[in-house]
Amino acid sequence: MIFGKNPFRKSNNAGEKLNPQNMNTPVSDTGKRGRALGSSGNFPSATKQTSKPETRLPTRRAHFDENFTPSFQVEPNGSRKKEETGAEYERAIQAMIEKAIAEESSGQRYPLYEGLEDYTLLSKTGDGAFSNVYKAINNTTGEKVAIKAVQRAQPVDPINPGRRQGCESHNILKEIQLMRRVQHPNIIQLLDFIQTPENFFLVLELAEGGELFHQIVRFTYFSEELARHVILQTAHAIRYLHEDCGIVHRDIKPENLLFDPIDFIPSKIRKYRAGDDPDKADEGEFRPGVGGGTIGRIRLADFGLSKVIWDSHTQTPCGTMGYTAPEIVRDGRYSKSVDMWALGCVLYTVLCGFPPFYDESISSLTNKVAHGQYTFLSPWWDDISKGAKDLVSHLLTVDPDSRYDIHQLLAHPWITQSEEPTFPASDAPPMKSESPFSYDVATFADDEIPSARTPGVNSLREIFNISYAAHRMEQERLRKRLYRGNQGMANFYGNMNDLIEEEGEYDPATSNVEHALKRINIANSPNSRSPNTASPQQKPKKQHDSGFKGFQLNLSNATLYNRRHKPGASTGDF
Ligand SMILES: Nc1ncnc2c1ncn2[C@@H]1O[C@H](COP(=O)(O)OP(=O)(O)OP(=O)(O)O)[C@@H](O)[C@H]1O
Repeated sequence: MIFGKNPFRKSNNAGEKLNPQNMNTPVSDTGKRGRALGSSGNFPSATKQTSKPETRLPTRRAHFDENFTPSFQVEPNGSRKKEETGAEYERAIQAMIEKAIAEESSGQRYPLYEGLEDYTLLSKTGDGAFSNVYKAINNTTGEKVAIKAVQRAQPVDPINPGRRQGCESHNILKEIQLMRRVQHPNIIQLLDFIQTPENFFLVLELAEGGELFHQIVRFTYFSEELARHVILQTAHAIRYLHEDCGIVHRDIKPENLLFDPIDFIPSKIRKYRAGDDPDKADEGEFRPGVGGGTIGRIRLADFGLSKVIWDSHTQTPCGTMGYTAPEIVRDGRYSKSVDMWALGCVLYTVLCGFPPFYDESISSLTNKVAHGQYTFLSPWWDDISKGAKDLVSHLLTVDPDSRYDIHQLLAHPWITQSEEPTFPASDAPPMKSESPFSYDVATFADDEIPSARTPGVNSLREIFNISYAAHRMEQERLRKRLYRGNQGMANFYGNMNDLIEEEGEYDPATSNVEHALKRINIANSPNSRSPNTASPQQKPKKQHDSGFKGFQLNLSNATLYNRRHKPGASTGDF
């Protein structure tokens, strides 16, 4: 990892320098240049005041020479060896930057953020509620990175206090605190952190392939080999987080699984499954140890909802000073089991191309998640191996105590590819299930599509968000019930980690449901229809009444559902 001229920097509004080890404590001017993050998770103790530049775009671009061939070695990540200095180095970097800009054909110019003078933004790779993620290149080293630009919460406007926009510092600082603890080949590494009065910038390792989510949409589902490749690497990342770092991720889903791309090799022999669309895209040849479907190394991202459950240095629950009540141990286990559940949802989804839980009513969806009501829907699950189904069932087990932990997952015969027999979980659904989707689909009018994303992808994102969040809420309810009345626990979370939310305080994990609902214009109002009240024969309706607050999801264009829907197929009329 290269820091070059970009040590870990912070400046506050008054130009005060802050200690990166403790985000709130100013440090002396003597803390200077950075070093790469070690496994201890220590950041370089450097500070640099972000001053307003006169010129934002690097003027060095004018030196670009197409025919220039650098005479020194290129590192595997595309960056230059740091020891190389001088004019040749400068020219080579500029050539790389120009090439990178030329390769991003959008031609769009991106905001020239104060504080990001060391980088050139190349393209936008994602956006969140208060953040934009850009692909960028380091102007000094030529290293390609991802930069998450997060809008800071601005001071409350006394005239309009409700209109406060932006992310609260403690949320983003918590994410950074967690990310700096981790270093694993299957986890996106935080390279640098910059803050200005308006924004926080997280400089991250770039996963050039983007989201796994798009590959599911592209290929409809993955072969078992590719599904195993994805799940195994994700499981390694989770094992590291759970066992070595004492961190639970709490937001494992296909859009937070990024990947490094590999070459596509067309299939020599196409294999089709029952229920396949004849024009299903070819996933290509799978190469063991390398990958398939352009998916190479998996990289887990987004620690915005993560939590520390125990201190990795003392090997004890965080901040409890030797106080290890069974509830605490249980809490850690429950928290980890949330990740295992999510992994089960991802495995189910990559194997068949649609998520395990769905209902048009939020309360029914929550109910289905809480009771683990999912099915191996025919014909789409008919050709999937018993081992894969059995493993899914052990991950989507309702009782967290019985649910597989990460070690059980890693030892399962479907994962290890051993010949041992496998067994379903005690609450597994029957092997063949038909027509579980008895909901009515209401559609948006074309001009009501609530996002610039394609509606299919958008709808599916929301289904994931809602069903994962519903599960977390359920777990959170359980946890609170467990601790209620226990005086000793009142300060547990405060002690555990000063950046972890207090009991009863705003919990981004649970409020995610609300956020997801807002984004797709869903309200959990008494008017919401449930499958019991909706007639399966009803035709999809357009909702023109602006006052309507029912659950509206446009699934008519949902790519996966469309592709998986075979008119006249034996079952599954959804
Ligand atoms: N390191 C990276 N390399 C490539 N793309 C990335 C990287 N990090 C994030 N992205 C892209 O940006 C998107 C949003 O990133 P991230 O999930 O971290 O932001 P967020 O604001 O927390 O989003 P959300 O509101 O969806 O939780 C990702 O889904 C991905 O498409």
